[in-house]
Amino acid sequence: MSGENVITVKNLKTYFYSNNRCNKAVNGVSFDIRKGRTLCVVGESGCGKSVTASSIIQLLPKLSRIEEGEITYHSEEKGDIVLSKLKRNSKEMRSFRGSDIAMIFQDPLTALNPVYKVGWQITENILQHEDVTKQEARKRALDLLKQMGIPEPEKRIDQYPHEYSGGMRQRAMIAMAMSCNPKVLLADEPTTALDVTIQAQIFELMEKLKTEYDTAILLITHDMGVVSELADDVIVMYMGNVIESGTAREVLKKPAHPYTQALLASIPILGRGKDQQIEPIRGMTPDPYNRPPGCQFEPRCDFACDKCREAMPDEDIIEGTHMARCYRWKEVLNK
Ligand SMILES: Nc1ncnc2c1ncn2[C@@H]1O[C@H](COP(=O)(O)OP(=O)(O)OP(=O)(O)O)[C@@H](O)[C@H]1O
Repeated sequence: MSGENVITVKNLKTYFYSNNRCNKAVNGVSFDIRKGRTLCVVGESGCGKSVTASSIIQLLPKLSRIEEGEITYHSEEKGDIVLSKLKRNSKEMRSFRGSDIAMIFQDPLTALNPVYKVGWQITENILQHEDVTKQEARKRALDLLKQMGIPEPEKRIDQYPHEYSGGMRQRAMIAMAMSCNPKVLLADEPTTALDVTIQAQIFELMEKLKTEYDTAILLITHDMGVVSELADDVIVMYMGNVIESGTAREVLKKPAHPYTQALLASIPILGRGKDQQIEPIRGMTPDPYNRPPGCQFEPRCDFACDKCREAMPDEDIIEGTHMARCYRWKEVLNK
């Protein structure tokens, strides 16, 4: 049924270590990804969106590790699997990657190997995870390339990634991600480098996956226009924390955290016309190695008071599933 949790993330902490210093890139994050819904993750550059998504399938850079917390995959066939307990390169972890849980990246060459033909890579992915013949897998690869709108798929299937244009490579990567009908699709800024027409086609495909196959989608994006169009649920991240979350309607219509309000005011939204007022968020994100002791947004916040300088606020429920971590959310809402 749509809406059931497919992934539960509880108190996830993923840290980077270098030169005897520790960057708490993800610092106690909790959220659910639900069947047949798109969860959008938003926040300024460096707030921990990518590291959060990569932690789910442990495609993490070498210097980082999951320090604490639990990531559980609720599979209908396999039961509950605590992904965060699996070793990052274990056979079990690899069996989930690319089949049950797929990830698409900003840079398609992260997922496509330049030395193998595109069709071969998609076919291999299918063969690795499913009990089908080579011919069946190749036929599916061809169908996927067609579905993605790749021109001359019969010819393209036997070409190398460098023979594709940037937009085509992106589609090929998405074809690969979708080749095993994943239950969860993690999409990290999947269309940033593409022109708007192709962007729209890719989002349409993601919508189709969600409605036809009940796929649970996590989408990282900077584009609030995309959020307002595609998101069912939203989490807003700041300095490795989720500072506001809820359904898209709750968060976008009634932002309760000063940071969310500032973020929404700082980004032009397509379709809102030329008259919209855009105000950059004042100040800079703090140095991750020299964090403020209390609320991480306090140095930039117009609502900051003494309490905010002492401790990070706990999660407060505003209404329904709407949550914010701000001592003064009532005043923020009434601003
Ligand atoms: N490979 C890496 N080595 C060291 N630190 C890293 C690495 N990748 C990310 N970080 C650090 O982890 C923190 C979170 O980064 P992350 O990439 O998740 O942010 P983000 O919100 O996805 O940003 P963007 O929108 O720019 O992609 C940042 O402080 C960043 O500097």
